[in-house]
Amino acid sequence: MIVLHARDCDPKACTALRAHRMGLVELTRHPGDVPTGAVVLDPTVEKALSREDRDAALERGLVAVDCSWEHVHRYFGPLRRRCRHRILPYLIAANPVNYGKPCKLSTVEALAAALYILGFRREAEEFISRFKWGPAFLELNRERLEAYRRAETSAEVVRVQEEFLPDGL
Ligand SMILES: C[S@@+](CC[C@H](N)C(=O)[O-])C[C@H]1O[C@@H](n2cnc3c(N)ncnc32)[C@H](O)[C@@H]1O
Repeated sequence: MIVLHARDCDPKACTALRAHRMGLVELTRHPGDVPTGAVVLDPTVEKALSREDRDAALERGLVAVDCSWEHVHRYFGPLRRRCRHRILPYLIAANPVNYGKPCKLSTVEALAAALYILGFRREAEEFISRFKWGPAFLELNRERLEAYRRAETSAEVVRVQEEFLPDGL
């Protein structure tokens, strides 16, 4: 797994830097280092991640972009022409900064959720359990993650998501 790091976060609270220090992810500051065809977790697009992206993630890589939420629209543009950009379906954050907020996941929550949905459940659990609040993220979202994992296509993930959306979203 690769994190493109924008250096605009608080380094003490940055989950990507912590994951890198633990040897769990590769870190780069250069968009050119992201492999062509990689699956990029991008909260600004419409197409949802699903098992259909599993081969691309395995062969080309799974990528998150660690930047501040205020600047999230700036960083994905340069990759969009050559990578598969995917949004995660409805999930709730359990990290201390955004606890309880829908869809605003930390970088490591996003990567763990992606692993889970792509069918790498054990790897997702091992990865997120390295963080104090990781197991809480899984418990809070277990039913949703299981349902998304079972969906075969992006369209099906979106259909399944409808069941979990609170009224008005
Ligand atoms: C905006 S950064 C914030 C990072 C935060 N400062 C941290 O320390 O974890 C979170 C990144 O995780 C991924 N991500 C988070 N929520 C997502 C979602 N709902 N859909 C797709 N990707 C998401 C994206 O790559 C996003 O840029």
